[in-house]
Amino acid sequence: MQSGEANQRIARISAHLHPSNHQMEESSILKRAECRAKGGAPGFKVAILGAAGGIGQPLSLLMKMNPLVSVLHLYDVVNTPGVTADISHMDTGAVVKGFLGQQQLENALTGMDLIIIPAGVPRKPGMTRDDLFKINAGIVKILCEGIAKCCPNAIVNLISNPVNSTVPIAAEVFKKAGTYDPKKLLGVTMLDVVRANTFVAEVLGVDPREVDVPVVGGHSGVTILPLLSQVKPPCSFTAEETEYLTRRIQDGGTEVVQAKAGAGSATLSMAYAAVKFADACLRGLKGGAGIVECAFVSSQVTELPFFASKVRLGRAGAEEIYQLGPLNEYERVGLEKAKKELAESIQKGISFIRK
Ligand SMILES: NC(=O)C1=CN([C@@H]2O[C@H](COP(=O)(O)OP(=O)(O)OC[C@H]3O[C@@H](n4cnc5c(N)ncnc54)[C@H](O)[C@@H]3O)[C@@H](O)[C@H]2O)C=CC1
Ligand SMILES: O=C([O-])CC(=O)C(=O)O
Repeated sequence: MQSGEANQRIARISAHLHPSNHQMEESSILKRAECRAKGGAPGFKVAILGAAGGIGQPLSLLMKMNPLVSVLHLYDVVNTPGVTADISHMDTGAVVKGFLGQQQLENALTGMDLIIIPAGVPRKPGMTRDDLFKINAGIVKILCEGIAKCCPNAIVNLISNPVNSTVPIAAEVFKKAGTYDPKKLLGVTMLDVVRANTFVAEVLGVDPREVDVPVVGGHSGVTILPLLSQVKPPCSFTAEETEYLTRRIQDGGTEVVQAKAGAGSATLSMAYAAVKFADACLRGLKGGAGIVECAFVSSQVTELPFFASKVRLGRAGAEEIYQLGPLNEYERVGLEKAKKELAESIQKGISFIRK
């Protein structure tokens, strides 16, 4: 290689690695990336808010691998340059861009089709999800104000706990801004379903991929209500098995919090569950038929304004919300307990914005 040509190549690589010294060259690299996003493979634009966190990083990695995603925006208040540089080296189709700090929130959100929110603090042993309200309520409020302003038509997948309160907070923020579309706001309860499928499969001695357990109610303690009488393929459980499975599914989060012993809560299984759910939302947006998953949504299934149940995902978001179906006595008792706690958590979220 001619030494001049070699020097040019090195200069180009160095410009990419040290952009502050080479603003012009960096901007041409970014322009190329944007061209690819605009003119390249069709796909959806997805933003992850809280992308540098325990859930955010593996979630970003998995969304970069999703062929339905053409543009991936990674937003956080810390560490997004490193996470973005790292993930952007993956040879998959999505073009990745990082955004750091609140002054870049609007750019991160503008033009997005789907927003996934794992921003906020996780539990430590001895805490309930509700103990996170104090910090996470404010974080979710700020992020949702940005969404209302910059991408009011986007579908929102809300992961930040306590989901039973953060979803009502988001709804109130959107109502205040005049942008609320209840079909497009979905609290992510997929990890409860993922756990239920796994634990039920263990008891049945089958492959978890063959099992489908509806989990309704909410995402905390007794509000997590697995409907074991509706497991597919049809099967039955003894009273002991029902009690064991229900408790284990309800306490799944705490099981991980205790095992991590102060280092946080579920991140890897949550990233998996979040991607499973986001992928279902994107397939729905694309016009796919018969896509049904559980989520915590605005609902008329019970007397509560929000409830997790099976929803059909389509171009408009949660286009249909299914009734609970026949419950057995154990589940009817569980439902009453769940509703009592849920009512309080929902009201707490609503009051946070209306106060
Ligand atoms: N819905 C569910 O099933 C589950 C929900 N969670 C919840 O997800 C949340 C995140 O958990 P982890 O990722 O483990 O926590 P983490 O602390 O590892 O990461 C959270 C990230 O959010 C970022 N962040 C904080 N304030 C922000 C703001 N204003 N804007 C943008 N980003 C901000 C932090 O900088 C951090 O990178 C927690 O609230 C946790 O309880 C966790 C597991 C399951
Ligand atoms: O338990 C926690 O705090 C995190 C969470 O929501 C879960 O793992 O289901």
